[in-house]
Amino acid sequence: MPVEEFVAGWISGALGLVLGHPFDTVKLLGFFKGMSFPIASIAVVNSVLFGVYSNTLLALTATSHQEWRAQPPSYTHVFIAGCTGGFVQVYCLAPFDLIKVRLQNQTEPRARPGSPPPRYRGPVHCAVSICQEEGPWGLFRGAWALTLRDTPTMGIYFVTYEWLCRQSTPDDQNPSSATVLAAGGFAGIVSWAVATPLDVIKSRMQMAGLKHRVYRGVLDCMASSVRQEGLGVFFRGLTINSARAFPVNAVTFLSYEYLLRWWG
Ligand SMILES: CN(C)C(=N)NCCC[C@H](N)C(=O)O
Repeated sequence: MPVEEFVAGWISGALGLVLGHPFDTVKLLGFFKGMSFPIASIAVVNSVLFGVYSNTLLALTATSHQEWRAQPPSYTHVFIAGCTGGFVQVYCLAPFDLIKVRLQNQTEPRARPGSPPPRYRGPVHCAVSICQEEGPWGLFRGAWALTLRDTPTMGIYFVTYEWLCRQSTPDDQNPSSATVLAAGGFAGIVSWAVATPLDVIKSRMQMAGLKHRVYRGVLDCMASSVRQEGLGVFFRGLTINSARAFPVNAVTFLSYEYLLRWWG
């Protein structure tokens, strides 16, 4: 199994993360003060995503990434490989994402003077507390909603990227840097536009039992959120997700493509 895609995915995920840092700081306040936790989590998750995607495409088409420009894989194969990468990365992402959402949702009381100390003191304390209070499986709360969010979304992400690259590149040639940047950025925006409704639901399910009510499942969470807040609830965070998605994914794809070309 070629491993360079995993390494390129890790490095490109870390570079995208540095660019996304100001947006994540706005979104998450204290969570991303340091870089070590996000690098240990998001870059690793990106490595799994790109590594599984490339190796699935290799298994489906029997061609390696060096041959993809001369013998481009079909969009169906790209979609299946993207969905597979999305599905596998969910089970690495789920605990990190849960910790992120729990920490993000406890930032409000801290802003008020005289308010009680935060429930979780940081990412490690949060992980240990969840394990103690909810059992180790508690770390996977909301993983089903995350699976529904990321499996098709990652298929769409890679198909959008490939389609945009092929539209602006002559056959047999590698896309230019400008094309890779634009295609990566738009793939990020399209994927977040599709993912945002389920992202809202996923976050509510991860908070279930703490701040929000406990839901009977994804459909119950959707129905009760729409009943209480209207359809607009599905588009919460869409603007900031899209503004963050362009630079992060432009740089992620540019560094991924160039690392793989450089390694031959
Ligand atoms: C849930 N969605 C929409 C995605 N994961 N989309 C793919 C982009 C992944 C990238 N690491 C990012 O954070 O934008």
